[in-house]
Amino acid sequence: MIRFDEVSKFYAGNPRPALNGITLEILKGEFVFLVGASGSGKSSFLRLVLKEEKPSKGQIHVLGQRLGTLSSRKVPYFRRNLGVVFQDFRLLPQKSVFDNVAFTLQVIGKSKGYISEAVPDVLKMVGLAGKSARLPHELSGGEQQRVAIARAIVNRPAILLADEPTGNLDPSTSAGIMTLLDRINASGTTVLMATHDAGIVDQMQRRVIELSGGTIVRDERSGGYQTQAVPIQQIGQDAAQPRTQSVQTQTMPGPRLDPESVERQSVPSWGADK
Ligand SMILES: Nc1ncnc2c1ncn2[C@@H]1O[C@H](COP(=O)(O)OP(=O)(O)OP(=O)(O)O)[C@@H](O)[C@H]1O
Repeated sequence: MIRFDEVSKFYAGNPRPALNGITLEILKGEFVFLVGASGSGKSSFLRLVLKEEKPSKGQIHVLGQRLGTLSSRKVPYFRRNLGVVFQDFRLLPQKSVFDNVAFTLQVIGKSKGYISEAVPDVLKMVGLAGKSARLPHELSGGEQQRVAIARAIVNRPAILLADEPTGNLDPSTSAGIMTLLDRINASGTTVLMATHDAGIVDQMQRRVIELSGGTIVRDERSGGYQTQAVPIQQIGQDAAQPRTQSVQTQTMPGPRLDPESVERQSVPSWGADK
């Protein structure tokens, strides 16, 4: 679904690579956390998947397409298969909740009839059925992020990319957003989420890819935010040569994922036939 082969990314004026020799594959239906310190390359990774940036070296395949050979004319069509959610929501402030979500479909030429069915469906799914006439500033942060998620999935993308989607939210609101992303993933959408939120990663126990200085330092099928190898003080003759030992992740009490925090209902099979 997403494949990087020896991908490096250099930005102009920066001699250090943002990404350095990345090789990995993300399969259909996976939920993957991308973690790492600020500047480790997470957003660059997501921008390459979206073809917002080109790799300096290596090949990227997304949904069976080799991005290097995708003409700029075809990029908008390619991106219809990808939903994107950002930390700062990026809603259109003058448009209602309904119109923010409908806008995505209008841009790609969907009919009024289609829009009038699809938008209420997706707003119901994200738990905002009664708020379609509100403006973004009349919503809480968590509700605004739900609108952004509704907008990202209304066209049923095969892949949902989320860049710090809980970065502006308190722990319990974040937990509601994660419940929603989990449900979207359970319905078949591949989810790739960059985050600094240790509590969420520790609680979800999904695949974790950790970047450091643009390289992958960890890729665990199911893990927490950190697997630390810490120096331990040795007793006796080895004391001058500290060794390392894996220790259990020190899990902060994370937010609880509350299954009741979003409306329960049948979820359409987002991207299942892509
Ligand atoms: N447009 C750019 N021009 C030059 N350098 C850039 C550009 N974008 C990112 N970088 C550099 O590339 C490296 C990786 O940045 P990136 O934004 O991918 O990291 P990140 O892990 O997403 O960080 P954060 O967690 O703070 O969002 C950093 O050293 C950054 O300064």
